[in-house]
Amino acid sequence: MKRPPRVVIVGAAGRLGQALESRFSRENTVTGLARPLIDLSCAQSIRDALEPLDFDHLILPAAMTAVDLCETHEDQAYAINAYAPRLIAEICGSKKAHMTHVSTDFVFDGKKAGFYTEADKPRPVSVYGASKLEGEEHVLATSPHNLVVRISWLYGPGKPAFPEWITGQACAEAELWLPADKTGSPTCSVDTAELLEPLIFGSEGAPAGGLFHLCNSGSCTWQEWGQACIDLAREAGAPIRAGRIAANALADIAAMTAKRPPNSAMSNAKYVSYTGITPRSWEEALAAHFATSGFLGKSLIAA
Ligand SMILES: NC(=O)C1=CN([C@@H]2O[C@H](COP(=O)(O)OP(=O)(O)OC[C@H]3O[C@@H](n4cnc5c(N)ncnc54)[C@H](OP(=O)(O)O)[C@@H]3O)[C@@H](O)[C@H]2O)C=CC1
Ligand SMILES: Cc1cn([C@H]2C[C@H](O)[C@@H](COP(=O)(O)OP(=O)(O)O[C@H]3O[C@@H](C)C(=O)[C@@H](O)[C@H]3O)O2)c(=O)[nH]c1=O
Repeated sequence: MKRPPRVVIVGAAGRLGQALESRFSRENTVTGLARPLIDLSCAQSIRDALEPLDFDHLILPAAMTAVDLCETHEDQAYAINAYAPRLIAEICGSKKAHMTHVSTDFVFDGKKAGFYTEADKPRPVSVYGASKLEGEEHVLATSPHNLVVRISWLYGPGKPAFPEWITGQACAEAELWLPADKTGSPTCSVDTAELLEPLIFGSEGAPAGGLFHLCNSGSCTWQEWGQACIDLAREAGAPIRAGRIAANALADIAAMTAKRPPNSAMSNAKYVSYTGITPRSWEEALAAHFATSGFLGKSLIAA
């Protein structure tokens, strides 16, 4: 009998890492690594954790994701987001293992009108975006058979994100504002993990290589995303005080010291053409999240 593929997930405790471990454990032998077993800012720690392992695929969702913190901790951001992926790609190469690296819509400057494709030139406007782009380049330069998937505006059941944050705000405050000048494609971690499977295992068993955009279909502004969240929360019985969320501008949010792309909506056309699968819309995925993730109880406790 053929043995199941052996998959290593580096960053298994994160938002996406949890969804990946849960999904890929169904049909594969999964080893999930997280701190303190592996520290991506230390090359020796990466070697000590990965070199003893035998595996066929490695997925790297771990990253320094605090966008504003990256601006003031540039060396750390590059160590984790650019140099660690390079070393991990080299180790995968030495083991003849396929690597999937997870990247971001923040590699774009956000000036394009419409959906970004894989052919659009990245021009990051933050240290986070630039360090992630360098990570992508190292992984694909090490082997063109490696896979880089860019995802965006991620949320999911394992760890609170924007939907939980805005629900908490809407329970506490009657008046809320969110930027109407920032557009993107909200994406659920559960969907990302499910959609990744056919790329990694392919129809003939050969993993995809190169760059793919992978998000829930469609796009919205931050204001529209927030409104959809609180409407779903209200339907689910949360004590929402806010009604319509008013529009403000990204520049009004003083805490956001890093620049963000005004538009980073991404096209799934390459993914759809490769797999024949169309990711469900961001609205459907968000409704499923509110229906299933048990967020309501946690939000009520937090509010
Ligand atoms: N969140 C988002 O909206 C988006 C994310 N992405 C990309 O998707 C991927 C997954 O994001 P997400 O799941 O939200 O991220 P999380 O922040 O939830 O998870 C990242 C994980 O990386 C781990 N990590 C950070 N620094 C180190 C380190 N020095 N050594 C070892 N592990 C470390 C964290 O560990 P610990 O738990 O110990 O802190 C955490 O578990 C990332 O590559 C991110 O760049 C792309 C677009 C949108
Ligand atoms: C929208 C908003 C958020 N916040 C807070 C909520 C949250 O704690 C913090 C940052 O919000 P977000 O995480 O939603 O925003 P942001 O850091 O821009 O999220 C990004 O993360 C990286 C990793 C990516 O790759 C991107 O795709 C994107 O999802 O700012 C405000 O204080 N005011 C606001 O109006």
